Amino acid sequence: MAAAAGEPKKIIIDTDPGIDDAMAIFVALRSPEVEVIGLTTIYGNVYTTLATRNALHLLEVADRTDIPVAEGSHVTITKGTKLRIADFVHGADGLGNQNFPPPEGKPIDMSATDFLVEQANLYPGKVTVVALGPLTNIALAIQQDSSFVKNIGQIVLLGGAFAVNGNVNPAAEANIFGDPDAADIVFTSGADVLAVGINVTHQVILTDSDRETLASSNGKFAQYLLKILEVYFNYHHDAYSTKGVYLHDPTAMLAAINPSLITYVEGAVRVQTNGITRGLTLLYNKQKRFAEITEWSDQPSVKVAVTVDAPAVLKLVLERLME
Ligand SMILES: O=c1[nH]cnc2c1ncn2[C@@H]1O[C@H](CO)[C@@H](O)[C@H]1O
Repeated sequence: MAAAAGEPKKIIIDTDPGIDDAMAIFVALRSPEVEVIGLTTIYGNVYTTLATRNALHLLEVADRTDIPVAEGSHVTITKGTKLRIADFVHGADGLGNQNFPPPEGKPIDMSATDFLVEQANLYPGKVTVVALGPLTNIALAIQQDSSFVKNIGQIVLLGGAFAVNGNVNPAAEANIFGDPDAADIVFTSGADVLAVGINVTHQVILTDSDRETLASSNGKFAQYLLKILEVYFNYHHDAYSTKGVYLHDPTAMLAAINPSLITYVEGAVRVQTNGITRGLTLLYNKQKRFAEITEWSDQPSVKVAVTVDAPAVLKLVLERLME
């Protein structure tokens, strides 16, 4: 991939690290096309406090403690405290049960939402948020500042299961299930949104043999990731019949870095916020003019990824992590 012409794209990574989050963060730090201007944290794979700790730790591993970390919400947008935490996917510590020492750094004295709003105002149209967890912080930013939607460049989110089964249950993907009300706010906000769902990320698999390729690198990122990937592989071996692990977050990250790796369709997305299909994402492709007014009528269009160049994504992930 050619380096982007001109200035690198500024990105803020909203993250719940998380093993695939760690991979995505490292890929971003190794990508000359983007400049990571901050990490904001959220619950999902772990609780928010641990997400903050892990974000600080990962930046220390990468020698990038110059990048600020802003702690995000501890509750859903409806103030829900009954969170669904995927520790069975990532380990109790979120990073493969490796007992890493606590980070030395601290988060900045500003909430994730305030940081998102501040940076969008500082660089209007220039900041991309790559959202790798539930969308609470982003929805709060939309509610807090009426110009956020206009000022934020793009929101690339890993979330949704478009016309396929979810991974929490047949209806819902984990990030949307984590805060469906927040997701519906983001999808209907009018912001430039690109959703990369598991209909796409389930095509991008790091196999056992790719893991051996990674092991052949002495690079610090490759060696670090090999340790934490063990738990992620074990979970996939148990939960799926696929021989390898899904690269959810790295795929969304690379879609933000190089949009030509995916194709998308446009339409209105609504999120089911209650009942047995809570967390379901439903795209209206605007092909039919319905006789009735629907909950999708007059909603702004968003982009929903439908295909991915999986070999190219995998190659980039390996290249950048093995350098
Ligand atoms: O089975 C699962 N339940 C909950 N979370 C999962 C599962 N599989 C993967 N993820 C996590 O949720 C995001 C993608 O939906 C990714 O962050 C992934 O690590």
